[in-house]
Amino acid sequence: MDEITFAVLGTGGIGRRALEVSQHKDALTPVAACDRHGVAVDFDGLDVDELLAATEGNIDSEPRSGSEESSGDEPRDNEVATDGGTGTTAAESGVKQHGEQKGVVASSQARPSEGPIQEIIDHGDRIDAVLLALPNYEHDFIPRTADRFAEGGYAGVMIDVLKRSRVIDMLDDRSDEFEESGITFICGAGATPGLLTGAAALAAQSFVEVTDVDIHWGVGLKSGYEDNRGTVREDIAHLPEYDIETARDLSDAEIEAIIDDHDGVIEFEDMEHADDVLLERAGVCDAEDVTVGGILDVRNDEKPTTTTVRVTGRTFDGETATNTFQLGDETSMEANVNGPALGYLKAGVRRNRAGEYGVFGPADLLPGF
Ligand SMILES: NC(=O)c1ccc[n+]([C@@H]2O[C@H](COP(=O)([O-])OP(=O)(O)OC[C@H]3O[C@@H](n4cnc5c(N)ncnc54)[C@H](O)[C@@H]3O)[C@@H](O)[C@H]2O)c1
Repeated sequence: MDEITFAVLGTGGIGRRALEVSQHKDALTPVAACDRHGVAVDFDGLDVDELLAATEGNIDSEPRSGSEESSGDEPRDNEVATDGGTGTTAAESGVKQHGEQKGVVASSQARPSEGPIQEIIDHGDRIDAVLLALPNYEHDFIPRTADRFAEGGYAGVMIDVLKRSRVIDMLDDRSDEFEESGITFICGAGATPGLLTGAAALAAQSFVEVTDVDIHWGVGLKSGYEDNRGTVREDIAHLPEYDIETARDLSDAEIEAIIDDHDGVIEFEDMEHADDVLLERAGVCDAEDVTVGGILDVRNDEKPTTTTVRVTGRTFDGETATNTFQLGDETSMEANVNGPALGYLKAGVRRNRAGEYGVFGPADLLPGF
C-alpha cells in the first residue's frame, strides 16, 4: 500500500498510544498531532519517540470547564481547562505532570496554538487520514469537528474511537455532506465499539438470523490509570447515577471517591455503546438485541474478566448456536483500541482512494449480509 500520512487530534491516553502503535504498522507516517493547547506538524514525519518522551506523564485530559461547545457555534479549539470545574490544578489533584507546558507543547516539535485543530485543517491537503482521539463530553463535538474539516475543504479519511450510540446518528446525518466533500468517515473504530463490533459481524456470518449479541469486556488499568483518566471519567458516565454532563463536572477527588466506593472495581451493565447501532446499520441484527457491559479494575493490571463476544443465531439448516470470540487476557485496552483504529484507518484509506465516501462503521468493512 502507498504511504499514508495521518494526523492525530488529541494526544491524551489514546492519541499518544496511537502514535506509538503506528510505528509498528506498515506505510503509516504521522505528520501532525495536536491537543487543546498546541500542535506539531512535520511532513517528513513526526519524531514519535521524542513526542512520547516529552509528554510522558504529562498529558492534558481534564474535561473542559464550560459547555460553550454545545451552544451550536463552531467548536472552540482552545478553552480553559480546569479540573472538573473545581479550579484545582492537575498538580494539586495529584495528576502526574512536569515541565512548564502541559500536553503536546512539552514536545520540541510542537508549539502553542490558539486554533490547533484549525491548523491541521489548513494542512488537510497533505493529510490522508485524521484520527480523532478527542473526548466525548459533548456528544456533538466529534460531528461538529468533522463539519469543520468538510467546510475547510478536507477530502480524506476521518476516523474516531467514540463509544456512544447516539453519535452515530449525528454522523449518519452528515453522510451527504461527507460524500460531496470526498470524506470517508469511519466511526466507532476503537475496541468496543470497533474491534469487538467487527468480531461480532464476522461471527454472525455462520447464521441466517442473529438473535443475540453479548459483549462483555474486562479492563485492568493499574499502570495505565494515570494516562487514561479521560476514559475512566467517560466510563463513570455510564453508571446509572451519572451521565455525560455530571461525569464531566466531577473533580478528580470525587472520581477517586467513586473508585474507592467500588474498591477499585467498577461494573457496568447495559452500556450505551455504539456496537448496537453499528451492527444494526450493517444488517447483522437489531440494535436492541445487542448488550454491552464490562468490568473496569483500576487497581490491577490483570483483567477482572476475559473480554468476550457471544453471537447467538440460527443457521440456514435450522441449528441454533453461539459463536464466541475472546481477547487474550494479556492484551491491554490501549492495544485493543489503537491496533484496530489504525487498521480500520488503513481500510478507510483504501476505500477513499477507490472513491468511496460517506459514513462507514467497523462492521461495514467486513463480510456483509
Ligand atoms: N472505542 C473504544 O474502545 C475506546 C476506548 C478507550 C477510549 N475511547 C475514547 O477515546 C477518547 C479519548 O480518550 P482519552 O483517554 O485519550 O482522553 P484524554 O482526555 O486522555 O485525551 C483527550 C485529548 O483531547 C484533547 N482535546 C480536548 N479538547 C480539544 C480541543 N478542543 N482541541 C484539540 N484537542 C482537544 C486533550 O487536550 C487531550 O489531549 C474518549 O472519547 C474515549 O471515550 C474509546
